[in-house]
Amino acid sequence: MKTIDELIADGVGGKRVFVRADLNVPLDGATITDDGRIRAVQPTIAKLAQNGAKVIVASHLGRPKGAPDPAFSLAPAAARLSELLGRDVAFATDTVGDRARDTVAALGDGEVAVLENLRFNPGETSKDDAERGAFADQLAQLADLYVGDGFGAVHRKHASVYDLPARLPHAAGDLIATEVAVLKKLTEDVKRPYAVVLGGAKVSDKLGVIDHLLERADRILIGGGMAYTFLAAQGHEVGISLLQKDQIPAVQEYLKRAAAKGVEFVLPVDVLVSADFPDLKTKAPANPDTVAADAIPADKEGLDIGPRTRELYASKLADAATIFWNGPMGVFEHPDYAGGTKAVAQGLLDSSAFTVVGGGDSAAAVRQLGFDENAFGHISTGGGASLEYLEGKTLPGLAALED
Ligand SMILES: Nc1ncnc2c1ncn2[C@@H]1O[C@H](COP(=O)(O)OP(=O)(O)OP(=O)(O)O)[C@@H](O)[C@H]1O
Ligand SMILES: O=C(O)[C@H](O)COP(=O)(O)O
Repeated sequence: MKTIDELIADGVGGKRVFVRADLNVPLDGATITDDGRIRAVQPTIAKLAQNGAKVIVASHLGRPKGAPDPAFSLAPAAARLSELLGRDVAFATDTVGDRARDTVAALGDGEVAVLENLRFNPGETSKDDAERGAFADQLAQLADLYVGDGFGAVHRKHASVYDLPARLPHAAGDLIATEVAVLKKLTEDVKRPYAVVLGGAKVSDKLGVIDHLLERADRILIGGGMAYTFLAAQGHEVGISLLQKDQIPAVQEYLKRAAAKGVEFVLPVDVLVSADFPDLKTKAPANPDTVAADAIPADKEGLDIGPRTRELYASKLADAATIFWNGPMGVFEHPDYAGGTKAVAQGLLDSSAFTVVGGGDSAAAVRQLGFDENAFGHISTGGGASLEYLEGKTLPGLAALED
């Protein structure tokens, strides 16, 4: 992969450089609740601007349905980027239309613009190569050079991630370079015991990594929305908890293989349940019940790991030499369900392991719960991306930068 410094050495002054970032930050209305992903890519943008490039920043935010939707606008992210850079940042209210073209045409050397959400266009995420290609052609008209630095999205075969770099001279940004260097260590000579903690809500995206981890990890701790598919696979009632029914046979197979290989699967022994998903806006008290993991009432959902599980997980992390953690243990955005995630974060810090936290929400959780992000070995901006990297999969957004 060409580095950004090599691209700069070739000359970026006066050139329009398209930076594919991952500005998919958590929002409360128009307020950014964690700006970690913007801070992570800001040095790349600043470096290009300092070297005289006309910088065009593009990203997705959330999962809009291929059409403009104000709830998913990147305007708040553009405003925050402007604060972080300490300079004006122009914002184009479309992605490839007149406003984007005009905004880019108005950029002076060393100036920065952000385009509106790439996913407002159906071509960005299309499974049809021609439709994606046509959108990439439109994006390519805006720029002379491409820098891939949206590590959180490199596992997506999307127009701006995969097709666009094939159309422009390209390089990898500093964030991607750092992420790959750290995660590579976990695929090579990992110090043991190697413990992996998996949670979160994007269950179907994440179950696949277990297949790979069974060959590498010594211990796999499961929490968050993931846990209920495992509990169901063991024959337990999970009520109205998050459940990936079609994955139950695969999970049963994982449990069998783990037992045969001596890989320890650690599942919740108790959980916090409620009949209602908590109100994340008002944060009104949720008054959950604590129940044994094999006694979840049929009309309730599990929303955090319970106190006995927190202790158990802390003990399973204490003597680890390497820990990779992806996905909150519960709905940490509500204080009544933040305890499990807090306990695991503390467990990482109390160990003397090399610790890697992966995922936009996991990283946000660590910061929102008051932990010092510098106390962890590495906080990755990629959730699904870091997991697929560890799986050894070819990631479209990295492959596209390679030649
Ligand atoms: N038991 C649960 N039921 C429902 N949602 C849950 C549960 N446990 C955790 N979550 C939710 O999971 C979400 C985070 O999951 P996600 O899989 O997106 O994490 P991530 O990998 O860190 O982030 P990303 O994939 O965005 O990089 C949080 O919003 C949290 O509220
Ligand atoms: O949050 C993430 O993991 C990345 O921004 C990718 O988002 P996606 O899962 O909606 O593609």
